[in-house]
Amino acid sequence: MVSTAFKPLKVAPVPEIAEAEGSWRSPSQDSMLLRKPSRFSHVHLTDLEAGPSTDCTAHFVLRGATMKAHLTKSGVQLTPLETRRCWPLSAPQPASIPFSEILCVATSQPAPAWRHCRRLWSTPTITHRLSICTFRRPRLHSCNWVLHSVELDSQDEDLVRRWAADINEAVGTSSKRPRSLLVLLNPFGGSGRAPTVWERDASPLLSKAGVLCSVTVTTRPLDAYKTVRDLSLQELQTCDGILAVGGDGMFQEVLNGVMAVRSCGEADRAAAAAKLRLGHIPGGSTDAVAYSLNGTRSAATAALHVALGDRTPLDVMRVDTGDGTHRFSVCYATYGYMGDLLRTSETLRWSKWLGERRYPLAGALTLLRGRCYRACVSYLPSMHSAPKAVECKSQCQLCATATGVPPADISIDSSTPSEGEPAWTSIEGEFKSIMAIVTPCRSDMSAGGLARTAHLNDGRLKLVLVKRCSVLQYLRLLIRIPTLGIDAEHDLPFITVLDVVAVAVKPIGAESSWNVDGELMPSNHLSARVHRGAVEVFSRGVE
Ligand SMILES: Nc1ncnc2c1ncn2[C@@H]1O[C@H](COP(=O)(O)OP(=O)(O)OP(=O)(O)O)[C@@H](O)[C@H]1O
Repeated sequence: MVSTAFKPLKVAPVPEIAEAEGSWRSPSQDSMLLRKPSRFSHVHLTDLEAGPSTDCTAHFVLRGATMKAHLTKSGVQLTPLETRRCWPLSAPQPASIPFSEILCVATSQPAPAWRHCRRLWSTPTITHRLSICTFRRPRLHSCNWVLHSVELDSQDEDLVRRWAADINEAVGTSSKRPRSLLVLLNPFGGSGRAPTVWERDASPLLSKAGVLCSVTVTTRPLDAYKTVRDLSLQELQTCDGILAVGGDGMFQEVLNGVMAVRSCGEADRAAAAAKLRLGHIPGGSTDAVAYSLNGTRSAATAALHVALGDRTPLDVMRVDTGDGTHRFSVCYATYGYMGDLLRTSETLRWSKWLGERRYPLAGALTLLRGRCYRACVSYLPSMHSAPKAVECKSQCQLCATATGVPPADISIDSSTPSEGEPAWTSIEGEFKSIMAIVTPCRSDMSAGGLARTAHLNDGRLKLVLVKRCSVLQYLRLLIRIPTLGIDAEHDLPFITVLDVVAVAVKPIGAESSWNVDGELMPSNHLSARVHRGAVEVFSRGVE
């Protein structure tokens, strides 16, 4: 079973983003860039990358105001030449549009309404428009990107064409953008809303960016898993990534399919699968994966991350159960309360009229039952705990510098601790709940996440042990989850939160059930281990 084909992931930072963010220059720097003769055409990316930007400055009209536009090596800078207010619109502000945030550019010939009036006394001038398709970050919820077009007008058709070609070339030569994707769509995801979400919010954006999508609609459970697992070498080599459209269940199926290829023993297929990036277009009833990756459940934002070619490594937890099977997860594995809740809600499934209401009902019944389970919990502590409770954000320093965790190139099938790792520690006792959480697990119920200080790529699991407590005490904990999460510093003595890399749980006596990403496990003897940055996803983390 040990995979020899598993290739270490090259966890590349995103230099273009860093460059883009710091790309705004002061006016003095701009004037230095203007020293060369005005010759902005034929700007090749090689020129742009080689030190100072080529001199490419032009004047355009944006919403009635004249703007000086400058093409630098990392994007387009716009500086208003006049500050007059063009009522009812506010005056355009200086702006910098990095190439890494440009979806595409297009040219057109708009027909402004005023042209008809002008015709009364003069021949109308034809305006040519350069539309730069990018996105805006709304002030109140900056993760929730909104598609936005910056429209620059000029009467010089040639100028508009050349700028469009130059920007397209700079954008198109970015190797990180996907060209072709395999899309797996669950037609029943989110009570049937997944197909609409795909057609309305995601697919148009990807076609705008010129990404070829081959869509497969699943017909039954595990269809997505099998489709990915059975991809041929040629199919794996010709696609740049796989998108799951639906809920978390769909993403986990795609993830498990990719992992199955990576440990199939065929070196070429495994190597091709290790290069694939995964994406989640949220269209399910819970979309914790997309929410944790992008900080929003917006499918358009998720599609923008895909189209722009964002990438971030993501920790994956391998869960081995006592019956010899295993699965991979990027969310959580829980035993006790959440296992009982899921089992109860499954038994309530027969009553169709309850629908989604069966979850809160099952939650209330499980809480009132107040059961605790004896178990022996063994864990392998992380060598260094996180310095303090910090949330995982875009370009997270903690993820970049995480130490004392297994490196990304460990075999995905290895579950024995490596040399130099700390020793296993065991605790035996009665637990109300045991949880191993990989990523923050954000959702509508808890926007900050179930585990707020869990990270996308720090190689650690949050092990939460809730010891025997009263129903009221447990209720107090449940009430805190939406606002504080489960791993906040707290005054609840019955909760212990540990940073670990592996955990094994052996039930003693009466048993609950393991709930891994909303699915019941066939065996209650379970071990889990995190694999740091084992897959790459289309995301740049929560901004
Ligand atoms: N065509 C299909 N018919 C029935 N089940 C499917 C189909 N395609 C996928 N599934 C299964 O449905 C499960 C749930 O799907 P998904 O996560 O996309 O939606 P969801 O609305 O979030 O679901 P839920 O909240 O009920 O888990 C997946 O784990 C998958 O196995």
